[in-house]
Amino acid sequence: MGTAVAPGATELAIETTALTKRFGRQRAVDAVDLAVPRGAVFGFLGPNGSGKTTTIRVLLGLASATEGGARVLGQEVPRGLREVLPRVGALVEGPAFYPFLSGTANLERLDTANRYAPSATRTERVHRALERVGLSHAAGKRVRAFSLGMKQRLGIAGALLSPRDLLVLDEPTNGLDPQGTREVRSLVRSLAAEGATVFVSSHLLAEVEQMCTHVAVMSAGSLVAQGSLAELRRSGGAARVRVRTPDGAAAAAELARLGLDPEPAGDAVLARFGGATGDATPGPAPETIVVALVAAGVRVRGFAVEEPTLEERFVALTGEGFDVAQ
Ligand SMILES: Nc1ncnc2c1ncn2[C@@H]1O[C@H](COP(=O)(O)OP(=O)(O)OP(=O)(O)O)[C@@H](O)[C@H]1O
Repeated sequence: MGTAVAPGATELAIETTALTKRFGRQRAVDAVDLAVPRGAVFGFLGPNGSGKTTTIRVLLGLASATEGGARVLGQEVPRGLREVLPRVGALVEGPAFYPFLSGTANLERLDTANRYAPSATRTERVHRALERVGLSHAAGKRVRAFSLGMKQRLGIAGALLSPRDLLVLDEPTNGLDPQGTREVRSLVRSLAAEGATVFVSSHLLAEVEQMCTHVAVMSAGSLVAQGSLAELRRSGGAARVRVRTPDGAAAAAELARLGLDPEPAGDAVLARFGGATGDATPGPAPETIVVALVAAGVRVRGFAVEEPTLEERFVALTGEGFDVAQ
């Protein structure tokens, strides 16, 4: 049936059309149009409660949409799920394990439940998955003795038991220490390098920025931005210059004369390229600005051109701050 989709549609690993999920009167997911290109590491970003988990649950058939549609690996959801789920590895809302069984025994049970997984190669598969997430040393321990981070990694190992075209990871670094976070990040990158599409939700902007090629931003159930990281950075408005100087007033006057829009910032003066509205009018080149400042007698201690950060961009879009701490 995979060939029944239009060729263009298969370029997307996940596609939703006006996807809506209501709980009573609340629109947890409101007319969301997601387009996740194949091969992307796609960060699904948004503050707590913005609708990420609900979207993921609908994509995996764990909840039904109120309106709108979704396709996963070219198949309509939920109709095509039976066919598509063996190709999808998922980690959603802290996986459930048997606490009195070891990590290895838990993964073996999971693998047994997959009717496409040959039993002859089970031990090897489980061993490799544990190795992949750095849990080999703890494989024999009972899961009740695992830390939250270890359970999280065991969940990812479960998603990796079979080769997958798509991995859906809901907040995979929740509860991980910095070392565990780094490991998951590099794991995600290596999975993508092997050709899988990775769809990963997070409320941590810094994390998404470090491991993703694409981002979608949710705010109160709506998708407020979507695209490659490079595209989103470009749409972030004008860059600015930061001039560190003891001659703030003179610097501001000269920057204003050049058509920039200076504002004092401690021992520096900031000025946006393209004027106060951040429009596309090209401003003077940075080197022209330095020459003009020096010619005007401004003592320049430091000069930097700063791109708007993604955080500034997303805070502007969602009206909320992101937790950027690791
Ligand atoms: N089963 C449910 N019944 C009622 N309301 C729900 C249900 N599941 C989610 N919601 C509500 O839908 C909204 C979106 O929740 P969701 O879990 O999708 O957000 P999220 O972005 O994943 O947040 P988090 O990072 O906290 O998991 C929230 O207001 C939540 O309370």
